[in-house]
Amino acid sequence: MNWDSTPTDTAADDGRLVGAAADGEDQAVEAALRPKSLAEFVGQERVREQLDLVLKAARQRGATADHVLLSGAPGLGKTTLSMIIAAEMEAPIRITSGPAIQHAGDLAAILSSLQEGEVLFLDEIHRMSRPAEEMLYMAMEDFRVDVIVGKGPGATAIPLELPPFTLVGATTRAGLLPPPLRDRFGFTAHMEFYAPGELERVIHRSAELLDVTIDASGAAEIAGRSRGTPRIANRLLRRVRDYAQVKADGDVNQDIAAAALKVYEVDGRGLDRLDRAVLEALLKLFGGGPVGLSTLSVAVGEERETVEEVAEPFLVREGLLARTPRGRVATPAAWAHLGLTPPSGGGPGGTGQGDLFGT
Ligand SMILES: Nc1ncnc2c1ncn2[C@@H]1O[C@H](COP(=O)(O)OP(=O)(O)OP(=O)(O)O)[C@@H](O)[C@H]1O
Repeated sequence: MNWDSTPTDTAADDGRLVGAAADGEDQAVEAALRPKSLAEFVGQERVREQLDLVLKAARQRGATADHVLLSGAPGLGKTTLSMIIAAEMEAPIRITSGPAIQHAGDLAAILSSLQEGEVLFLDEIHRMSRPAEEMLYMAMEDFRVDVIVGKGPGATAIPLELPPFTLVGATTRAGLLPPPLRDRFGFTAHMEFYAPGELERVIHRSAELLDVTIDASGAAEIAGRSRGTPRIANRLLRRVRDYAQVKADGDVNQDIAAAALKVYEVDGRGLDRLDRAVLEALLKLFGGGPVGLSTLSVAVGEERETVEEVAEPFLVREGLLARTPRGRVATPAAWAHLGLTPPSGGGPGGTGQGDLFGT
């Protein structure tokens, strides 16, 4: 395997225990926890079945597999799947990311050094520069690039033949990809958040690899707080393991997992301190809203972007908060989750407090 650069994430939630982006410790441990084959890859049944067909058919034909686009939130297994594709095709893999390719020349250098059948994993493909993207169109379709030599009127294009390769592109936002790029992928897979039962299987598998004894109730407790994301499940497992080792006999059960995650302020639904601060402000200070984002951010003492990009997406996904044209509104589930009673006759819009600073 060949890493051209470390894949980066745009997520601003680095350093959070429930953040979906990989931190330094994750990167060190993840290699050991990654499933190595499609059979070992937990969940995503449809994607697995479809990809299995694509790869088997290519192998039977003795051909290089079609280009694959993987879309989905961070931490759902896109990098892992790209490595599995290479392993199943018995091909080497080269890993790079969109932000690392700012010039067409950067891409030309990578493409021209690929071996026949090699898998090129391009993480955050939506963040590649435009000229590099245009070079990629031709490379994907014709296995050829035009390298421009010189500048201005004297510039000449030198065609360069490439060996057939498989591009695996990963993006958190398939909608941001220009259609000509999207259309050049032979197979597109959208990765969904994992169901609790699937995360339990991920946790049991990782616990075995980490030599941690965990029972079904302990795995279920961690799974319920992992926000549908294997990376978070693995990270919480490691923190629970620390707690079990220091405070008990090292084995993990429901009580140990719950006590450990209480220390780390990750609640039963996977909300952390920031998520809860936002909800509490919305409920306790603004009667459940609607309230503007700026007002809410001032109330919790955080930047607008932090509330909007780090806390809100999960709260919205969980059905705890709604973004409306009049401002942020708590749902009945939010009141229930914090054990609070909505103001009588209130509900959304109870206080009618608007946003002093605009939304
Ligand atoms: N289906 C799965 N079964 C078991 N483990 C998984 C699965 N999906 C992901 N994981 C584990 O979760 C961690 C994160 O996965 P991975 O790095 O592939 O996510 P990603 O989608 O590429 O994230 P990013 O977008 O941040 O690059 C890895 O340790 C991996 O082993």
